[in-house]
Amino acid sequence: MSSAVRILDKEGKEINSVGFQRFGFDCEVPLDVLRSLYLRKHYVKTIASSSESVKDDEEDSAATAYLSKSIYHADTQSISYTTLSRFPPVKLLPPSSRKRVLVTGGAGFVGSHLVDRLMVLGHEVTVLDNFFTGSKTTVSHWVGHPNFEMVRHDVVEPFMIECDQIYHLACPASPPHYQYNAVKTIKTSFMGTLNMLGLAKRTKARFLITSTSEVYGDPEVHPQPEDYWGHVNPIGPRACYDEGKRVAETLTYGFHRQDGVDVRVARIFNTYGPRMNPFDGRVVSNFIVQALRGEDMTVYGDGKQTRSFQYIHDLIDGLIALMNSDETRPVNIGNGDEFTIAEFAELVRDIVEKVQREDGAEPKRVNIIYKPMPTDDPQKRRPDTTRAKEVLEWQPRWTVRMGLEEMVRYYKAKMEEGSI
Ligand SMILES: O=c1ccn([C@@H]2O[C@H](COP(=O)(O)OP(=O)(O)O[C@H]3OC[C@@H](O)[C@H](O)[C@H]3O)[C@@H](O)[C@H]2O)c(=O)[nH]1
Repeated sequence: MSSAVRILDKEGKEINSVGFQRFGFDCEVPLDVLRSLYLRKHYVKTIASSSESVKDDEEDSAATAYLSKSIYHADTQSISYTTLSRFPPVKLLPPSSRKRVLVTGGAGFVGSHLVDRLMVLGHEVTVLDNFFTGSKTTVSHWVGHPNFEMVRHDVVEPFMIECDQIYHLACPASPPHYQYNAVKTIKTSFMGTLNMLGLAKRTKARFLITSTSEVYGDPEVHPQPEDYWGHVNPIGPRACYDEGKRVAETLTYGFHRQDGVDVRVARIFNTYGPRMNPFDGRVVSNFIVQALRGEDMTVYGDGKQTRSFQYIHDLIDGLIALMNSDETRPVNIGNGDEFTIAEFAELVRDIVEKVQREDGAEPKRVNIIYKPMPTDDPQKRRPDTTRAKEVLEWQPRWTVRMGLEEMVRYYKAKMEEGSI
């Protein structure tokens, strides 16, 4: 994506960097640095015939010099991976401000963006992931870096390490994925959180769990503040996730009260952005992929149910602010811009057409079709973010439109190179 594309925030101001200095922790990073990690081409070079030789470093521009290279051989449809030549630059921090951070689920969509930010900021990061829904390619640009370690591990089993902060993200999060094996999902939420809290207790690390807006179930209060207890069907198909996260929160406060573990609880509302698995069945990825392919866009139910969508960088800002704050109560992290799913389908279709036109193609208008509503699908959802504003001085900056444009460009580039 060209850096000429300007991103404007909700007040019309240009966004050049994400993050901020807060609670003594500086998490500001230029947007272009992050973009170079997720909008880079997966295949740096494509050679038409395997007999052609590939010239190496002298061909590299400054922007791609430190990126991993994969050479795509179109004739044999094969790909050769080479090792990294140089890593993206990271801040040089004195040991007193360098943190040892464990990120469970660090190879997932949210985890990988958190890892990018923490790495660029100069911290030492260990990723734990079982790669059930995460993928090694999301963080492969850091493999081999002295500040980085990736461990294939399932949090259902105990894990020991010395660390200062634990971001506990590990759990499938898309409805088709978490319902695929309901018992495993609830086991991950319960035992995974128990193991990580045990680790936090032993190491005295600060522990942040990413909980979810799904703890509010199909809410009877709108928008949802943190002190709303929720309306969850304990035996429905979504219960493995909703109740799993609810018991994970209960465990977290149990360790906090009983053992003095220093805890943070983020309740994340619907989030989207680059690296979201295009096949995970969620509405944003489904709609964009369908529109880009010229297929029908599938709205479930009558499309009157609502969701409020936040862009990934806003979420990462919120998670880092919460981790470094003193707030131990749950905090909603989400964007209040609420859409019906039918409206959202039209918005995504418009944006896909706009991007196609900007790239010189004549878009084909796709149809919006209606499919049955999944069981227990919440009818409405919007975060009340008063607490985040008061205690973290955090509010989302990205408009849904700006974030969607960037995500459409990301999926479009991936499709063109054949990696999705
Ligand atoms: O192709 C689709 C996919 C989904 N939908 C609808 O769009 C809405 C949003 O669905 P998603 O699957 O993206 O996400 P949901 O809001 O149902 O669940 C999410 O909630 C918050 C997070 O914690 C979780 O990541 C996830 O469980 C739902 O009403 C769903 O029925 C469609 O209309 N069409």
